[in-house]
Parts: sequence; structure tokens; C-alpha cells
Amino acid sequence: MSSNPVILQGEKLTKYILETSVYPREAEILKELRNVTDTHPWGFMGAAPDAGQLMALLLKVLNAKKTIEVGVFTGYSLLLTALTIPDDGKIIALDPDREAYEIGLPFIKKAGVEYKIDFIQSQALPVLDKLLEDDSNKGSFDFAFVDADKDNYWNYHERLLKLVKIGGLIIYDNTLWGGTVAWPEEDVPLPKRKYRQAALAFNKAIADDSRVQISAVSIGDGFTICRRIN
Ligand SMILES: C[S@@+](CC[C@H](N)C(=O)[O-])C[C@H]1O[C@@H](n2cnc3c(N)ncnc32)[C@H](O)[C@@H]1O
Repeated sequence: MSSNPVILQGEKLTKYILETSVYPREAEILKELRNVTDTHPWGFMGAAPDAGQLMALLLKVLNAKKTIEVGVFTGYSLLLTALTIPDDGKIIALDPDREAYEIGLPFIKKAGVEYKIDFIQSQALPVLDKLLEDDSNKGSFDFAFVDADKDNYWNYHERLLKLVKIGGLIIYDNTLWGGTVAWPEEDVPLPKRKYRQAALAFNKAIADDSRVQISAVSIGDGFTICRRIN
């Protein structure tokens, strides 16, 4: 008998949570977008719906209005954010892949929230650097969500810490990388090792970063929630 049945029953528990608490409350338009994204050759690789539910709750608690999203893909987390923030809210959404964004765009339009989104087709780093050239952007964002190239997370962190206000939140997705962060290296399939290493380095660095309060949450593929404290 395991001393930690919760870990062993992880998949069953997640299924239970999804079926009991998440799917019944997920907006229909988000379900539709998820189903369409499933037909993309890469499949659905958006924020997990249970993690999205947590993100929406945090956006509300924070009363977030001005946000940044790094890594849009077909826009599941973007649409969720746009549906959650108030009518005068704004999201700067960054991704070099416009084709994937355009798969999700009809759903964003159908939901009537396109006006809240400023999609910039670009690698994120140069845009974040550009934003930082204007002092009025510093400390002006309530929230940021990072779900893009994992080996750049620390570069995003350094920039987002300057753009997000004290008390604001930054969430990093995939920080448990399919659970492989807890596996011996030799058990990890080769294609997964590079981003596993990136996740390990990021998780260690963020735990040592006194500028943020953190919580590493085992939801979806791993959410690291950071609150800027100075
Ligand atoms: C996991 S997907 C994002 C999923 C999205 N958050 C959702 O909920 O559907 C990762 C995305 O990061 C984007 N990406 C990769 N490198 C990037 C970069 N340097 N800057 C911005 N986005 C990047 C990819 O094009 C891809 O669309």
C-alpha cells in the first residue's frame, strides 16, 4: 500500500475533478475551441481546462484588467482571459504563429471579446523589451501568463517582473513537464529531455527568487504562480 495514494490516483482524481467541477462550468465557446483545436495536427496543447479554471479565479480575485500572454497557439487561455477580465480590460498577446491564432479567432469573435485583444505576431522577447523602453509600461500590468518556449522562461521572468505591478501575478505553465521533472533522466524520452532540463533550472531559480511569492501547483502540466512582492 502506497504512503501517498493521491499521487498514484492522480489521473483518476483529475478525471473526477474535470467531470465534477470543470467541464460543467466551462464556457461553451471554450469547449468549442478546445474541440476544434483537437483537429490541429499538434492536437490540443493549450492550458488544461482545470488549470484554466484556476487562472480565471485568480484573474477575478486580482480584478486584473491589463494582462500579457506569451504563447497563444489557437487561443484557449487567451479567450478564457478575455472572457474573464472586465469590458475595459486589455490583453497583449504574443506569438509568432498567426496561423494557429486564426483557427481560434472565429471563436474569439463569436464571443464578442476581440476588442480586448491586441495580438502581435512576433517572438515575445523583442516585444517585451520594446514595452520596457517606455517607462509608463513599467509596473502597469496586473497579470501575465507564460506558455511558450520553455528555455526562455527566465528571460520572460526578468522582463515581466518589471512590467507587472507589485502585487500582480505571473503564471508559468508546463513547469512540471508531464511529471518528468521528478523522474530519473534516463527514464525520460529523449525528445522531452531538453525542456525537462529547462523546467528543472527554472523551478530551482524561481524558488530562490526573493522578488516573488510562489506556489508550484500540480494542476494541468504544472502551474507556477508568482506574486511580485518588490
Ligand atoms: C503550448 S502553446 C500555447 C497554448 C495557449 N496558451 C493555449 O492555451 O492554447 C505554445 C505557443 O508558444 C508559441 N511560442 C513559441 N516560441 C515563442 C516565442 N519565442 N514567443 C512567443 N510565443 C512563442 C508557439 O508558437 C505556440 O503557439
